[in-house]
Order: sequence, then C-alpha cells, then structure tokens
Amino acid sequence: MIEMVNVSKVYKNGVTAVNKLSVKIEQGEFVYIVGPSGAGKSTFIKMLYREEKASEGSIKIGKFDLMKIKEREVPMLRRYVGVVFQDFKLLPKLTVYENIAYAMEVVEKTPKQIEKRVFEVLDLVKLKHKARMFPTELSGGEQQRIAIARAIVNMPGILIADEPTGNLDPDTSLEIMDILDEINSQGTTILMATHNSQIVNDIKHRVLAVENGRIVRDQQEGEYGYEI
Ligand SMILES: Nc1ncnc2c1ncn2[C@@H]1O[C@H](COP(=O)(O)OP(=O)(O)OP(=O)(O)O)[C@@H](O)[C@H]1O
Repeated sequence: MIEMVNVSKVYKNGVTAVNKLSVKIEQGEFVYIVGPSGAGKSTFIKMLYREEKASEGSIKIGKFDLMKIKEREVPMLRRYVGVVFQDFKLLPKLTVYENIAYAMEVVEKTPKQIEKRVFEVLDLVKLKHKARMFPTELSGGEQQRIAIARAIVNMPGILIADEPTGNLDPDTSLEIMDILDEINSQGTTILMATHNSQIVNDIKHRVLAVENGRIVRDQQEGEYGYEI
C-alpha cells in the first residue's frame, strides 16, 4: 500500500535529507518513525503527501504513483493521506465544527452529510460538546484531538502524524495514542514520526529507525528485544 524504492531527496541547498530509502508498509499497519534530529523523518513523510517532491526513486501509495502524479490529482492524494502536526495547525478564527467541516467542503457532499460526518469524528475524539468553541478555548490535547478529527474526516487510507505528542504532557500524549490506536483498529494505516521513546517502548508497533536519510533498523511489533 505504501512502497518506496530507492527514494532520495536533495534540497536546493544541496542537503541530502533522504538517501536511497526503500520500505514497504501494508494497509492497516501502525509504524513509528524514529531517529535523531535532522535524520530525515519529516522529509520522508512530507514526500508521502506531496509537501516535498522526491528527487529520485519510486513512491507508490494506494493507487497513486507519486513520481507520475498530475497536479490535478494532488487534491485526491491529500484526501487519501490525512496529516496531523505537532502544532495542530487549526484555523483560529473558525470554530471546532467549522475547522473540521472546512476540510470536507472540497469533497462533494450535502450540508446534512457534512454535519453527520463532522459529529461522527467529533464523537470519536470525544469532543462533540466543544463543537461551537474556538481552538484558543481548548487545551493542547483537545486541539490535537480536533486536528486528528479533521485529518480523518474524509476517511483517509493513511494517517500521517509528525510528532503529534510533541507539545503535550505524558497523560495527554497517552490519550492521543488511544485515539490513534482506535483509528488504526478501524483499518487506517498510521505513520507517526516521534521522539517520544516512552510511547514507542510502551505502546508497541513496528519501528523504522532513520539515520542520515536511511532506514537503519526495521523492527516489527513482535521483535521488541531492547529499549528504543
Ligand atoms: N526545506 C529544506 N531546505 C533545505 N534543507 C532542509 C529542508 N528541510 C529539511 N532540511 C534538511 O534536511 C535534513 C533532514 O531534515 P528533517 O526535517 O527531515 O529531519 P527530522 O528527522 O524530521 O528532524 P527533527 O526530528 O529535528 O524534526 C536536515 O539536515 C535539514 O536541515
């Protein structure tokens, strides 16, 4: 479902952020991407939702061939790949409801269908009662839950999370992990870049360790023999 073969990314300044990286991730997997700062984790995942273009290699995601994708197909890719960031990136002037509905408006839906789906995802993140509030009126953990609701509102096949617990305390981070696990159990593939070794050690999933733009370790969920 995600297949990268010999993928490299060289930025305009000459930095090789990803270096001949190959990996295969099946539908429904939950994969952590770990590694030191500057290892290339963000670049690796940015290529998957076409925030960055790979310089060479092959990237296939579901039915999309990212080296051949046309500009007009990019919005479809972005519906298939939901994204969550460390700093939430909610729109401050829109309510919680509007932040999520806004992400849906691009898809052809009736107002009734939009409302039903927005409340479905708000229910999943247990924040239905905050629908009319503004992001600034919410805690960091609540804002991240809204960002997750927004990312899954179009039922993506893949959810990418770049340091989703980076701004959150340990208990709130665990709440976010519970929600991600729930989404994963419903069939969505999850890729999560993280520095949070406690989560990686406590909540076991496949781990891809990246260093110098390469995967230096690919550890399956059942192979946890030592601390990350
Ligand atoms: N837009 C850019 N232009 C030029 N170089 C970049 C750009 N983005 C990242 N880099 C460089 O690419 C390398 C990999 O960066 P990347 O952000 O992918 O690493 P990372 O593993 O996500 O780091 P962190 O854990 O600190 O977020 C670094 O050397 C970084 O300076």
